[in-house]
Amino acid sequence: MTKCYRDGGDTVRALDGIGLYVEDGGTLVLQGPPGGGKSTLLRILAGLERPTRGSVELDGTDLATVTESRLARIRAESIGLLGPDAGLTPGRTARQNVAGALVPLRLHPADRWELAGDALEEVGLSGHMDFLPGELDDHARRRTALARALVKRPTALLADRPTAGLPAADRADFTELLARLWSERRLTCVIATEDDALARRAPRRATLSRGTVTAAGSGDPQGDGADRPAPWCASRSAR
Ligand SMILES: Nc1ncnc2c1ncn2[C@@H]1O[C@H](COP(=O)(O)OP(=O)(O)OP(=O)(O)O)[C@@H](O)[C@H]1O
Repeated sequence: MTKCYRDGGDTVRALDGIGLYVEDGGTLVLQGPPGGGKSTLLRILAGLERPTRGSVELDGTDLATVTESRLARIRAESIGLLGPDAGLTPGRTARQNVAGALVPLRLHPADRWELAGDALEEVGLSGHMDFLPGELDDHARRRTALARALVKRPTALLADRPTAGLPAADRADFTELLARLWSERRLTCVIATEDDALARRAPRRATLSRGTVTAAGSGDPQGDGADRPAPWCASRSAR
């Protein structure tokens, strides 16, 4: 898959012929230098942008070619998004913020409320459901955003720098939470991060540089398997 942008008279190849496969329940961490293409890849996987060439299949549907209305539906139902800042609505409690993600799914308000409570409990915030974002610390706000991303039980969770800017102890806690979700709940995740401790926990990781995958392997703590060719990855540079 390739993604080009026009920059004045120039063409920027943000992604240059990459191929990646994430199995159901798998987790892939993307690392690499600034400008390597991580955010572009996440935006395309999220259906926020389309590739210039190639396909992006989610559960057999090609996000590159579906209609806009179907794409909007897939985003609302099947994709959980998590950014580097929580992005919560200020005047609404944690529970209202999480329940809001279920509005497009047309559930009964009582069901939305109950599911939002369950999701907040799952991220350890059962005692903070009625707090406004401004009354929560950054770590609690990120966990609320995680609950909001997960409450609809998405097919995939896509996270861009989810631990960026957190103090070390909170970063470690948030990493534990994510690792628990992908191992116990078999959540399918693609995560872009500069956080090596988080990357090392992931079953698979790939390095994106200048729009190509320059290394791919397992992310176990010993680094065993890292930087070796991986069957789930194909890139111009790896061919
Ligand atoms: N909308 C855009 N218009 C023009 N160029 C863009 C656009 N979005 C991204 N790019 C370019 O595409 C390349 C990849 O950018 P991208 O943000 O995906 O990298 P990244 O690995 O996420 O970097 P960072 O960690 O700095 O966010 C860069 O050269 C960037 O300048």
